[in-house]
Amino acid sequence: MKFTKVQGLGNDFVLVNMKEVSREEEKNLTESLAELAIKICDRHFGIGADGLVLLRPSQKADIAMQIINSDGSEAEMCGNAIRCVAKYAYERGLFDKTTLQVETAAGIMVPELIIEGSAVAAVRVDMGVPRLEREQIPMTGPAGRVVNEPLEAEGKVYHITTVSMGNPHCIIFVPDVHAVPLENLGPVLETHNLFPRKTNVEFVQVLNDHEVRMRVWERGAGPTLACGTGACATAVAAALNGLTGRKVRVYLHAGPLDIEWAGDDRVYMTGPAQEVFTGNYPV
Ligand SMILES: N[C@H](CCC[C@H](N)C(=O)O)C(=O)O
Repeated sequence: MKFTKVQGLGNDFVLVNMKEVSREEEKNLTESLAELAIKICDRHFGIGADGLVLLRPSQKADIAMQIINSDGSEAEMCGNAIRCVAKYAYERGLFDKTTLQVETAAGIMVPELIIEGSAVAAVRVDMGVPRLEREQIPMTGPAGRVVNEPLEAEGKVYHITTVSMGNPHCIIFVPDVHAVPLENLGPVLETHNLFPRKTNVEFVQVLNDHEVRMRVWERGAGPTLACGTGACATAVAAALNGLTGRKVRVYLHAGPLDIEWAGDDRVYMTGPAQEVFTGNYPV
């Protein structure tokens, strides 16, 4: 089965265009999507990635994107992956346009390729409107938004702000992101009973009114180097808490994502996308 390894700021994915999977290969794909993703994403026994991204034909958009985390769970949306999908589609001439409609489980997202010369310099994605009501995250508890609310975990109280970009995010502002015990606090919050569909967890250090630094523990993938939907949720949360304006540069391990929560209430994310290699995975 042909695949393309891609990454956005080090958040890496195995991309499979289902149109390129032969009937014979499809027949041999006997395991579930979850099992396939776990095998393919394994960094010792498989290709190695934070997730598996499947491209399929769409009735509603130019193409459909399905995201399976490395633990086999399906996610509604993935910001770093959609930038890579847009670049992949453009470079293979799948569409003769630089703005695509991509169907996802979080709705139709619109990546626009920023071309410099003949190369894709970056991708700007309309990530839609953030969902802020508790039941939209989803979270249990009384109706309303969750902004700077106390939450007890591991004997300590954290102040959380929750935002959905189609997938759930729990954002905690801290004085120093590098001092956060990500490996033990991440999974505790990811699986906290307040979140019936679990949650991504972002720790954020505010640098000034337009720059923040973020580390992430992803739902279904653990510590990743970057999270696009997480960066969008972080910018919204920072603005909601009055810590930044609505244009925020979110610094991640390998570089920044530029996020704007625009006047139309939609969130726009701009960042890089890279193809690493192509290959054939035996099925
Ligand atoms: N683990 C996430 C999906 C991938 C999101 C992230 N990699 C991004 O770039 O947005 C979830 O289960 O919601």
